[in-house]
Amino acid sequence: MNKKIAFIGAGSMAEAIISGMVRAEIVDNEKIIVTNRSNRERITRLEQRYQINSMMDKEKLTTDTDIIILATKPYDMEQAIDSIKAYVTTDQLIISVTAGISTESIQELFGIEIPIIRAMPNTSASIGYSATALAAGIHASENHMKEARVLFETIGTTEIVDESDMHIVTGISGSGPAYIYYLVEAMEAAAISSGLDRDTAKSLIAQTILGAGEMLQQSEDTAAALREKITSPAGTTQAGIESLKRNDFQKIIMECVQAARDRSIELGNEK
Ligand SMILES: NC(=O)C1=CN([C@@H]2O[C@H](COP(=O)(O)OP(=O)(O)OC[C@H]3O[C@@H](n4cnc5c(N)ncnc54)[C@H](OP(=O)(O)O)[C@@H]3O)[C@@H](O)[C@H]2O)C=CC1
Ligand SMILES: O=C(O)[C@@H]1CCC=N1
Repeated sequence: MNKKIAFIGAGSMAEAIISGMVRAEIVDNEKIIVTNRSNRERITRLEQRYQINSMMDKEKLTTDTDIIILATKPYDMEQAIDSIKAYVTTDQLIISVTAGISTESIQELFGIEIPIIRAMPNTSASIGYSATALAAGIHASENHMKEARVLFETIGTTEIVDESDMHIVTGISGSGPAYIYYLVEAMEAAAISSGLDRDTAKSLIAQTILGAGEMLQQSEDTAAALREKITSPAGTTQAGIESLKRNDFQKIIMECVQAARDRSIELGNEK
């Protein structure tokens, strides 16, 4: 892809995407440029680590750039857009990974009818395993979406969704890795309290999650059918699952995802 790509925001999500793109060699490294609000040490570190470019001069950064990726926190979006909007034109493509903020709000902040795509990746992007959802704003064409897909496929899989579904997507796959890590913390604690050493527990749990994920991807079976295949009558799994049911596991997880979705809606209203 012969495109110049600028990242506005140089935090953990920007780095996860940059490292995936650099590894996939999708564009020449020097065509990836990163900026932030004030932390020069951080952008210099990214520049050295990935052999990309960094600069604080927003005019120079934005002019001639094909794709601008907004990767700030939601409450910093307005200031970030203010700092570049004088140099942005409608033949550029804006991609926002910021949770909650709609393409309509982003367009209002730019004040021009510009192509905007929202992307919701997750931090597994840094090893090429993101599950990224993409949603088109009203001025984004099919070609823009194709371009976004090519970019985000360098960091994992992509799904196209309606923008109205971005809140629930954020609750599932944007925040999702954190729920899995929290589950792992609990499983590790249980293993350690029964005398297993931490490294062995971590290794067994990580491979178990990886294997279960691959099974979900590769098997025709539903999650419920896969679970049932493990659950021998009166066996260990049944004992474990019954404990989860007694403790309202499904309700807890549904509330967790809904809370994240609702927070995404709030973030959009707070901007
Ligand atoms: N982390 C995750 O798992 C995911 C995050 N996201 C979304 O990605 C976005 C970024 O998250 P994350 O990377 O974790 O956040 P971080 O806090 O790690 O990074 C935010 C970055 O934004 C920069 N920034 C703030 N204000 C401005 C500004 N006015 N102009 C330019 N840059 C600015 C900060 O610069 P400085 O340090 O100089 O202030 C910093 O580099 C969030 O909106 C989040 O919703 C989406 C999917 C997953
Ligand atoms: O916690 C957050 O707000 C961001 C969005 C998805 C993952 N992290």
